[in-house]
Amino acid sequence: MNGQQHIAVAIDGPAASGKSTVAKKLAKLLGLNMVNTGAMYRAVVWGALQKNVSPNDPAAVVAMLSDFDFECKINQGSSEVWVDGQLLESELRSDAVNANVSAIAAIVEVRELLVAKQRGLLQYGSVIMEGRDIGSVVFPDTPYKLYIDASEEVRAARRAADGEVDAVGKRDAQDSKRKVSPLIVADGATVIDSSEMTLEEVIEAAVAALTAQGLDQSFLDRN
Ligand SMILES: Nc1ncnc2c1ncn2[C@@H]1O[C@H](COP(=O)(O)OP(=O)(O)O)[C@@H](O)[C@H]1O
Ligand SMILES: Nc1ccn([C@@H]2O[C@H](COP(=O)(O)OP(=O)(O)O)[C@@H](O)[C@H]2O)c(=O)n1
Repeated sequence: MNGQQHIAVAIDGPAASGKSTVAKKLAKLLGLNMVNTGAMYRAVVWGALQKNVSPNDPAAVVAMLSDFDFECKINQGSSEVWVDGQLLESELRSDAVNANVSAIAAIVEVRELLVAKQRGLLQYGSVIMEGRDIGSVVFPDTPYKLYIDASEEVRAARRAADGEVDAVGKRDAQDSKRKVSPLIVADGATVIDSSEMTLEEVIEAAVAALTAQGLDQSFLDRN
């Protein structure tokens, strides 16, 4: 439990595998705060594009960070990201953000800033946090780790059904090949391949995996 009384449940996996949908349902079921870390990387891209800073120019992005007005808070059980005093929601899912987020997420200084903020959110209560490096880097010591997967075809179809232009295969390749915090199955994580599963089946498998990992029955008894 990272030496603290609050627990962290880590969910990692590639784009559109179902991480945020599963995390939201589990957060309700287990009474945990839900944190979407992808939104934090997306917010840095949004901020850069607003300021005409190229996400592909690491030196310019790092310079921007020195006075970047960025906040991540928990509101009613879910994480919110604010840049320059503005709450960001649908802005984070634009085609321009989708196309540039993997480049910004490969910058070490961006990751250091965001990982520190992610760890800090544990002070407000137990969390279920989803992203790419939660079980491997953010909370490597938590016993509660899931890796939600699905075939590239299924994931591309899910994203298209959401009406988004998003090259999931390209983004995954970039996220898996980068030198810093690449997408991997963290030590101790249980892999759930959701390609052929309904959401209900994924939730059932996730609860079974967390129970096997030792999740306290009191979390499961809450609802
Ligand atoms: N097991 C599943 N079966 C069918 N559709 C799913 C399943 N899991 C997620 N989805 C759908 O796929 C889309 C992408 O899921 P999302 O949770 O946003 O993925 P991620 O957070 O991994 O990018 C959403 O429209 C979601 O409703
Ligand atoms: N913990 C995380 C979360 C996201 N990311 C980056 O942020 C991008 C967007 O993440 P996301 O979770 O919003 O993406 P989707 O899975 O929703 O498509 C990813 O493609 C990664 O490049 C990361 O590097 N580390």
